[in-house]
Amino acid sequence: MENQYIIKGGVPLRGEVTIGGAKNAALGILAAAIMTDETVLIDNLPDVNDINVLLTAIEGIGATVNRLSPHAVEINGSTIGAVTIDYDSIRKIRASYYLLGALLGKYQKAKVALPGGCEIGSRPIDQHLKGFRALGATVNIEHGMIDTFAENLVGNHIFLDVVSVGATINIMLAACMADGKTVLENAAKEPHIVDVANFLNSMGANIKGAGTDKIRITGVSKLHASEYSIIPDQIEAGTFMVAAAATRGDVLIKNVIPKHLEAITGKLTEIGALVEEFDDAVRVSATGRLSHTQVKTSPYPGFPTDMQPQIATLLALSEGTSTVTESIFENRFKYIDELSRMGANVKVEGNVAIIEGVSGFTGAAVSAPDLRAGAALVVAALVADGYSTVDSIKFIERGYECFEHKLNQLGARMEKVEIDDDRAIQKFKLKIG
Ligand SMILES: CC(=O)N[C@H]1[C@@H](OP(=O)(O)OP(=O)(O)OC[C@H]2O[C@@H](n3ccc(=O)[nH]c3=O)[C@H](O)[C@@H]2O)O[C@H](CO)[C@@H](O)[C@@H]1O
Ligand SMILES: C=C(OP(=O)(O)O)C(=O)O
Repeated sequence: MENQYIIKGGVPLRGEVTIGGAKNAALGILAAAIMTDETVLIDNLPDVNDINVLLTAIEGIGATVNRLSPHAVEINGSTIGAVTIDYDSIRKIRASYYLLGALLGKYQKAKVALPGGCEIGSRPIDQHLKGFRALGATVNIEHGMIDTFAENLVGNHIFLDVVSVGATINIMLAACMADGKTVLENAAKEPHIVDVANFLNSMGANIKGAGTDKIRITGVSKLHASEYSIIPDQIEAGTFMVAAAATRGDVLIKNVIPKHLEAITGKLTEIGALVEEFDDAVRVSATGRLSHTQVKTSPYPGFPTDMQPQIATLLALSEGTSTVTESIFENRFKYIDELSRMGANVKVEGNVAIIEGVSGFTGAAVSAPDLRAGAALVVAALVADGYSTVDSIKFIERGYECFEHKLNQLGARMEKVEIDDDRAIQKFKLKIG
């Protein structure tokens, strides 16, 4: 049975919220964890659907997965008996492609279904495959499966034609046990790339320069046990920052690395929100109407595409004309029609959303087209006058842990109910008044 959120908007969010581990770092780290035959302990794991799907796939090829708690897991890759991962087990997630790099690096062979994930653009993986081939692997795509194998992986000089998070991590995975040195140029610099590299290094890999556009990897013959804690999720944090500003609230967002949030902090400050930075927390507050600005998504340290729908929603409530340019994924404005149904005034021309700010939204029934757009629609509903429902929350649950619980603790009025469960909706309305 599918679920939806019912939300009554109009309450400024206030209080404290603790951010979980980064989904997109965790996905790379879990794949990396199978590369040793010793036991790896991973902590600060987000308890979200993408992680659970990947862990099930890892278990499916025979690795021993011991979930110590919702946020900690032990993995032992010595029991792996297969290198094939079919479509059914990973079709819901994008990051299944990291199992290609990890299995190829460890066993010199892997067969993994082409990835799923959010439909936000065409999402080719040519740069991943170019990297594998440069390391000496043969890669064939047949019947929806990527089949790759090598006699021997050998380090090489690889220049990415496109700055790609996924290709950067995948090539690091495949190269860290290859013979000799790999130099990866035009690499992505996102915090989760540094986190995956740090984790691999904690297992004995030799990776230098992660976080810059030139990563040097010297292959090692074996990786070993490690205990590792994943960095905080920059996008979950950014989403709460935007929600605090949009509802004109005051929220202390704890367990973050403020440096990773600079692009978001910069834009919020520019439009008139107050952002205070602490060692491992940020406090966001806003009073009165915020003002317009221009946002263009770009690879880190630029403004993250995974925050584009949330910031656009905030700008749709801010004074004046704003523009939001999406330069990473061509199909990431699907939520605009839904936002318009709540009263937003936005026109999309190519990859630019032209936003005429309105003074408020009205509650409506909307549907999440993808993960971050879904989160943005929840933010819109938190601001809107009256009741909203947000459907297709399976997308939101891919990446946000206990979203309704965390928001309710900040004063939101929100519940997860079965779709079309009119009695539950009536009960919620009676409770809220
Ligand atoms: C699981 C995960 O971590 N997902 C994130 C990852 O996705 P993902 O790793 O898929 O995104 P990439 O950084 O690879 O994509 C960036 C751009 O490069 C293009 N491209 C990518 C690979 C390739 O081989 N060829 C190619 O042309 C893509 O179409 C896109 O235009 O980074 C994106 C950009 O920050 C985020 O939105 C996603 O949340
Ligand atoms: C788009 C995202 O995820 P994926 O790349 O897994 O679809 C995201 O995390 O916002």
